Amino acid sequence: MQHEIDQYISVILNEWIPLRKSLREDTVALLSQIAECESEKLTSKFYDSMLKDPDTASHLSYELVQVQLSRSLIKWLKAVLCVKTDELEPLAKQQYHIGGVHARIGIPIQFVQRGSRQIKYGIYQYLKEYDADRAVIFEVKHYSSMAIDMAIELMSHAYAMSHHRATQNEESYRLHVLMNNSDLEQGKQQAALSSWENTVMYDLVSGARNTESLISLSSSGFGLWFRHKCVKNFGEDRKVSEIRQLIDVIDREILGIDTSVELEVKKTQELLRVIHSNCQQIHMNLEMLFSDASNMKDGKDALTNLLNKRYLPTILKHEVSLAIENKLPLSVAIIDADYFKKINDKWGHPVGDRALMHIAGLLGDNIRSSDYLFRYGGEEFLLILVEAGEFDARTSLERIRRTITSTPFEVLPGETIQITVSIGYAIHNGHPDYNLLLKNADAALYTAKGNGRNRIERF
Ligand SMILES: Nc1nc2c(ncn2[C@@H]2O[C@H](COP(=O)(O)OP(=O)(O)OP(=O)(O)O)[C@@H](O)[C@H]2O)c(=O)[nH]1
Repeated sequence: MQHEIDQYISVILNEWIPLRKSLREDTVALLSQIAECESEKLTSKFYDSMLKDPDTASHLSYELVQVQLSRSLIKWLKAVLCVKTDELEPLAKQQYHIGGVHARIGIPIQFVQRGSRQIKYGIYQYLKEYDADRAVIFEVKHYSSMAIDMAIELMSHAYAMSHHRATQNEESYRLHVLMNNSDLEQGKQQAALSSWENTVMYDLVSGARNTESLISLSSSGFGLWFRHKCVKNFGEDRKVSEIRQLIDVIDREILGIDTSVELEVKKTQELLRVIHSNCQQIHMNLEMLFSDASNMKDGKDALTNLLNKRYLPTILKHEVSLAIENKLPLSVAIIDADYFKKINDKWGHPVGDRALMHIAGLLGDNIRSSDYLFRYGGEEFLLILVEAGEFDARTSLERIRRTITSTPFEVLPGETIQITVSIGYAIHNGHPDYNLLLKNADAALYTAKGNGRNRIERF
């Protein structure tokens, strides 16, 4: 994905950099004059056109547009019109961030394009009245249109990719479900991999290692399954690309064998070691892929039975929209176990797992049935408190914190320890981007940890 982004950016920069370099000084001066004096007016034109559409308007309350988004747009316009050549690359990268935000907020890219047309029209109007060299006026018109278009083209790419990712997720999930028995599939593929490994090992040890008998892993049954089904089923996951690299490493070793000479014992041993350890890695990645997919399938975390992150964006986006439309409060809290590593280190991972189940159980007992509880990360939980403002959120979270602290956890029969949690929470401030709530709750959690743990902090 990053590679695709970099490539797209370089295509745009190949156009933008020479264009920017070719500008005469008077053009640059006039562009910055427009940016300085007209940005606010142009920004209003942009939002006026966006707010005319009821779909978009429902996401952008008037106050919010005034306070936050207009400010960002003014900054954006100034940056696009006045960017220096050496600032172009970071500016291009920033468009990806903006496009991602638009996708999350649900502002269709065509509305942004419509708004940008208004900005360009506003610039032409300004220039109509402006008394300057015709060549400079032409250059300003041309450059400002091109620069705005290129920035929006990058944003559109980010927007499209974000949608593509969501669709791909759905697709890989659908294919996974179609794979009617994933346990059987996993067993079959692990057996195929083991069988290939055993055959190659035997051939190497027994000396029957002519090129005909040593087939590469990528052309084995497992290799075929990996290329045609695994990649399609699981998508371009990190574990999938690791498997691809491991297959390449193994195949380079196999194809590098000179079959015309007898292999030394030491060399054979080294080969066996490389093949075995890489196959073990592939087995581990396969196990994780299948287990992640089956956990993701029903949206539940296997250990705690809470929701996993799969549906978090969908649910949070929905709750943020409800809060905006109905002017309701909404809070999000991140609850993180304190010094959890020490529990694992002292009592072992299985006890750590039980401790997580213990916390999850207490959390579940202390929330309203309308709230959403997620396993957010290893020892982190996320709580969406619907229709809860400061007072309700603080009361619920304080109850949760106290309950966890005062309920001993049995590490061994008859031996208990106290578990504490730190909590950071944020209250929805009207911003349509749900990611902001997550970021703010996370920042508050960071403060809670820094202030000594076993405490609650609000962003
Ligand atoms: N048993 C178990 N441990 C987990 C799981 N997921 C994450 N962990 C562990 O949680 C621990 C988190 O450690 P840190 O991030 O250092 O945080 P901490 O020790 O809780 O310290 P603070 O958060 O700073 O209070 C690591 O040791 C992880 O291995 C899990 O599913 N089971």
